[in-house]
Amino acid sequence: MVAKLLDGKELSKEIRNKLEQRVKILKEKGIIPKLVVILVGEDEASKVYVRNKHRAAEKVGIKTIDIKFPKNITEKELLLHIKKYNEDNSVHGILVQLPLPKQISEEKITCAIEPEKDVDGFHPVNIGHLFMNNPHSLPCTPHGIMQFFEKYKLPIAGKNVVIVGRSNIVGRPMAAMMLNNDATVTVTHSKTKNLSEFTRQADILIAAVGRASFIKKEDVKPGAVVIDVGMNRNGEGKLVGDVEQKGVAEVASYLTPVPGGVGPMTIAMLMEQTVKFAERSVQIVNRKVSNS
Ligand SMILES: Nc1nc(=O)c2c([nH]1)NC[C@@H]1CN(c3ccc(C(=O)N[C@@H](CCC(=O)O)C(=O)O)cc3)C=[N+]21
Repeated sequence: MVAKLLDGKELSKEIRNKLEQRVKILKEKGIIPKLVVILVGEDEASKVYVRNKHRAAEKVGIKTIDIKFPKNITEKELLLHIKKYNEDNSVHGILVQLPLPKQISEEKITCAIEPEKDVDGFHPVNIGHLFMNNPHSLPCTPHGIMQFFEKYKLPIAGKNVVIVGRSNIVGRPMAAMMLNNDATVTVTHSKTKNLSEFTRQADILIAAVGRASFIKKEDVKPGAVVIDVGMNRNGEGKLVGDVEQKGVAEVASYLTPVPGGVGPMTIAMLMEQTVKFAERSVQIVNRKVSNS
C-alpha cells in the first residue's frame, strides 16, 4: 500500500477562500475581524507560527496585531495587557503564544483571557465545554486535524483511535474531539508500557510526541490513517515530523506530510475561529466551514 497524502496546504487554502467571503459580509457591516497575537521572548516554533499566521490573515482579510514582549516581562505586566485587550471591543480574538518564560504561569495567563476571545480554545471553560460535547471554541491543531476527516470522508465512529501524547494543546483536546465523534479513544504517553502494542491496534493513529521520526513503519497497522503533528527541527534545521514518513507511507492508507499537513490547518482554524468570534459580535449566526 502507498499512503495517500493529506494535503494541508491545499485544504487550508480552500478553507481560507470560504472565509474570505464571510469576512466580506462582515466588512459590509463595518466589522473587521481583529486578532491580537502576543509573543514573549524568542521561541523558534512560535516565530514560524507568527510569520505564517500573519500571511494567512492578510489573505483572508483579518487584521492581526503582533505584539512582542521581551522575555523578562513580568506576569503582572502581561496580565495588564491581556486585560486591556479583553476590554477592547474592536478585538475579537487574543492568542498568547506558548511556551512562556519560566517566571510566568501559563495557567494564569490562559485563564486571564476572556473565554469569548479565546481563539486557541485553551481556557478551562472552553476545554470544559469541549469535554461535555458542546464546544464553544476549539483548540486549533486538533480542530484542523478533524477537517481532514471531514474533507476526505474518513469514518471515525467505532474506530480505534490511538493518540501518542497527552499535551493540553493537542493530545487531550484531540481525545475529546474523537470521542465526541464516537471513536474508541486511547491516549498513550511517556509512561505507557509496550507503546507499539497500542499503536498497532490503531485504525487512526495521531502522533503528537515532539520526537523526530518516533513512529516507525512497524508501529503502524496496515491501512491505518496516520496523522503527524510533529514539528521537530533536525540537525540541518529541516522540519521533520513525529512519524518516520517514508517507511510509514508504505503501510498507511492516509498520511499527513510534514511540512504541509497539520501545520497549515492549525493556522486555517485560527482564522476560522477569529471570523466566528467577529460574527458573534454582530450576531451573525455561525455557519460551520464545510469542505464538501
Ligand atoms: N497559543 C499558542 N497556540 C498555538 O497554536 C501555538 C503556540 N501557541 N505556540 C507555537 C505552536 C507552534 N504552532 C505552529 C502552527 C503552524 C505551523 C506551520 O504553519 N507549519 C508549516 C510550515 C513550517 C515552516 O514554514 O517551516 C507546516 O507545517 O507546513 C508551525 C507552528 C502553533 N503553536
